[in-house]
Order: sequence, then C-alpha cells, then structure tokens
Amino acid sequence: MTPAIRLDGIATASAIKEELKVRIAALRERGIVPGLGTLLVGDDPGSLSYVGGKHRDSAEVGIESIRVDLPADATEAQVHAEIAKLNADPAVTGYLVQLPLPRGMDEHAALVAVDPAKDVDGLHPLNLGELVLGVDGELRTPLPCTPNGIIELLRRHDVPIAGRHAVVIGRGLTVGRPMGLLLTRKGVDATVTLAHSRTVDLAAEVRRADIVVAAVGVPHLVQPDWVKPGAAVLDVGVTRVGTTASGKAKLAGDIHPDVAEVAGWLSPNPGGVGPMTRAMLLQNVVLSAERRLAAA
Ligand SMILES: Nc1nc2c(c(=O)[nH]1)N[C@@H](CN(C=O)c1ccc(C(=O)N[C@@H](CCC(=O)O)C(=O)O)cc1)CN2
Repeated sequence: MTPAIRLDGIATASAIKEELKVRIAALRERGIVPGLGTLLVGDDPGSLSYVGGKHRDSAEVGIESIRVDLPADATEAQVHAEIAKLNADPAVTGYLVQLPLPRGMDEHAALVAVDPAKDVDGLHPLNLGELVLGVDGELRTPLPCTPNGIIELLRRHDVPIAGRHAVVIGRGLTVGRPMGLLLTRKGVDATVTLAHSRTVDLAAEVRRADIVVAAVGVPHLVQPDWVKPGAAVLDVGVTRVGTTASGKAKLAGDIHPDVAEVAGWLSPNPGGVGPMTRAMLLQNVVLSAERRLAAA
C-alpha cells in the first residue's frame, strides 16, 4: 500500500496566515489594531513553547502581543487580578489562559472569569454552551482552536468527512469533547464515537473508523493493526519521553509511526495539528476584531 498522504499543518497554517494578513490589513486601515493576550502561569516547557509560538505567529501576521507570565507559585488571587486587567485592557482584542494551570489551581474558575467576548480559545462556558445549542446553525462565538484546526486541516486536504465514522480518543476539554460537537455539526456531518480510558475495546472501535483523532498523551497508543486501511489519522497527543544528546526534548505522539503504512492520510506530530491550533487562534482574534467593528 502507498504511504499515507501527509496532513501538513505547517503549510496549511501558512496559507491561512496569508489569508488573515489581508483581513488584518483591512482592520488596521479602519483604525482597529487586533491584539492577542496570553496569561501563562508557571514554567511548563510545553506551555512556554506553545505560548512563544502564538506570539511569533501574531507578529508575523500583524497582531499585537500582550504577554503576561506569572511564576508557578503565584496565588489564585494574582491570577484573577491579571485576568481582570486583561478583561479591561482595550488593547486586548482577545486572550487566553494557557492550560494546564499549576496543580491545585482552579482552572474552571479561571476560564469562567475570562470576558466571554474576549475568549479566543472558545473555552468559556458560555461559548461552549453556544456550540452545544447552535450545533445546526450559524455560530457567532469562537470555536475551540484544536478541533477547529483539525476540521480545517481535513477540509483543505479534501478528506471526506460527511457520513464518515470518526472515532475520537480522549474526552478532555480542549480537544475530545468539543471535537465530537464540531464533527457532528450540520455541514460537517460525521458520525462520532467518543472513546476514553473506560472504553472496553478501544482497538475494535478504532478499526471501524474512517477518521481517527487521538488526543490522550499515551505514546504510540494507536498501532498499525488498529487502523482501517485508507483512514485519516490525526495525532494530537504529545508526551515528552526524554531528551536528545543535545538536550532537546524528545517528543512522542499518540500514533505509532508505522500507521503511515496503513492510513490514507496522517498528520505528523510535530508539524500537524499544533500549527493549525495556533492558526485557528489567530483566526479567532481576527473574527473578534471584525465582530467588534461590525457592532460599532
Ligand atoms: N488555553 C489553552 N491551553 C491549551 C490548549 C488550548 O487550545 N488552549 N491546547 C493545548 C496546547 N496548545 C495550545 O495552547 C498547543 C499545542 C501545540 C502547539 C504547537 O504548535 N505544537 C508544535 C510543536 C511545538 C513544540 O515543539 O513545542 C507542533 O505540533 O508542530 C501549539 C499549541 C494545551 N493547552
């Protein structure tokens, strides 16, 4: 069998960024300068790298950066004080609280405290609620970045979705749960199985899938003999499995590399879903600025 077509997140995100540059220039011409805020608490190496990437992307397309970093021992009161400042700052079109927060900190309380109109992660309960309620209609709220990036990656590679069976592995807030909602929206029209750690026979579920989204953080969980020949496979989970001789982090995805011999399409990891997550974040900032202009 021919090896899987690569679902290239870097090239696709690049194309999206070029499209966004045009919209950002139009906003700037009308006096609107889009600004992305981030709040990072602690020094988790993954989070530091992801937040750095978000600001590099912003600079590339003409979005201003407002970056707030707090130490890992910051108090919950300090975190909420920074959230209040970001809510009030007119330079911040939209912002996000980078997850995970340090152990013991209340993530739900932090997400609820974000002004829903500035939530560019689409993770505020009101915006997630709109996604549930508006599953068949036009949405005016931001969509969660990773699931939206996955749909966009599939669409831009002409992977058929409507009527196909998708198996999503993982029920987390940022990927698994919203992924099921996005895949079943009118116009997307997949049939979804949402699998998790208590799923009885995960391999059997995955074998029935035309589209597999793995977001659990278990290195090489999905084996080649689990995958239906020709399926589209998206590798979302990342685990740091050590360091290279030069001190760089060694990363492993949820998909065994030999799946490339069976799948029809495969997203590399890194270079697949991660850059698409960042592109969808920029898109949410632009949408938020455009909505504000339309409402003025
Ligand atoms: N507030 C949020 N926190 C987190 C989210 C989220 O959507 N909102 N999702 C994940 C992490 N994530 C977003 O922040 C994210 C993950 C990966 C990448 C990325 O660009 N990955 C690159 C590799 C980067 C590296 O080498 O470290 C790739 O896959 O090529 C961006 C964002 C949890 N937290």
